[in-house]
Amino acid sequence: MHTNIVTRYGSHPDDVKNYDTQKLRDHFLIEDIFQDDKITGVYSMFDRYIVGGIAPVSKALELETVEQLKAEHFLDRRELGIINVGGSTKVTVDGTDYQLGTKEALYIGSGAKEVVFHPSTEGQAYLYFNSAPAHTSFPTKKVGLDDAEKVELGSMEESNHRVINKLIVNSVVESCQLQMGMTQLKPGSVWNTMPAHTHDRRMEAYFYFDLAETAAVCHYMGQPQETRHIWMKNHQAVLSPAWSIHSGSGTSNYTFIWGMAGENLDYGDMDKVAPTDLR
Ligand SMILES: O=C[C@H](O)[C@@H](O)CC(=O)C(=O)O
Ligand SMILES: [Zn+2]
Repeated sequence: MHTNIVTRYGSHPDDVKNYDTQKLRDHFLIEDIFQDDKITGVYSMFDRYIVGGIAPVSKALELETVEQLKAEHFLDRRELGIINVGGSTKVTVDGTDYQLGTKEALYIGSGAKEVVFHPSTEGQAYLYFNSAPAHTSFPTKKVGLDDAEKVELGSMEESNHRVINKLIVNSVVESCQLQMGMTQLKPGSVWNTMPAHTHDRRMEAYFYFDLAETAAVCHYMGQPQETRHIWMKNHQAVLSPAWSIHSGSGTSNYTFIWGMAGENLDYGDMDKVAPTDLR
């Protein structure tokens, strides 16, 4: 077995008010997402979302089923979204090869049986993945950055100038619940998702990358009038329950991947919070 997926239960916002730094990190932060020749991650009880990393170095890694699923194959009742944050690599789905360059995505529909992740021929392959329960099977599809629906938001003056690349969204690829994309901050801009928002219909997970060794992102979570923060480094992910804002400010610019699942596939379904209303 090269796969290790650990279970995390949901948290009530009234309970989270009493979490200290370590407890907050234990429940929401995912620190070591890429481990050599391993598939690791978290099975969250927030919408049964799985967040993880795949790091093939010396051998190809097959997507194994895990105990939590009680299914013969990982994707028997699930869909999978992958974004490559490392060197170019190849993913084989039931015998078909998909070449994934850096920052390219692959959607794999439920029912796929044999999924194999290959090492990169030009560096290290780091495949970040999210998975959600699926009620039907949609076709597997590669989504490059050119295929993304792009939205430019913010401004240099507000330190939040960024481009949102919607990769796995219903205008680009059919999915049951899963939505994923990648937001790139312009040099000099440090704030993501400000003004912040919640969306009670969906949970979300963020994964920060393109950060220098010495840089950090302060990630904000919690109910809008009861916020907390988690200091994060490169290649770390964080869970955001439906009741929580999810926003960050970095010591430099960075890129991050967002992924969501829940009640609808409406990216714009957000309840925005004015910065002056946050507590
Ligand atoms: O629900 C949507 C997600 O939180 C992100 O797409 C927000 C984001 O990338 C940003 O504003 O920078
Ligand atoms: Zn959101």
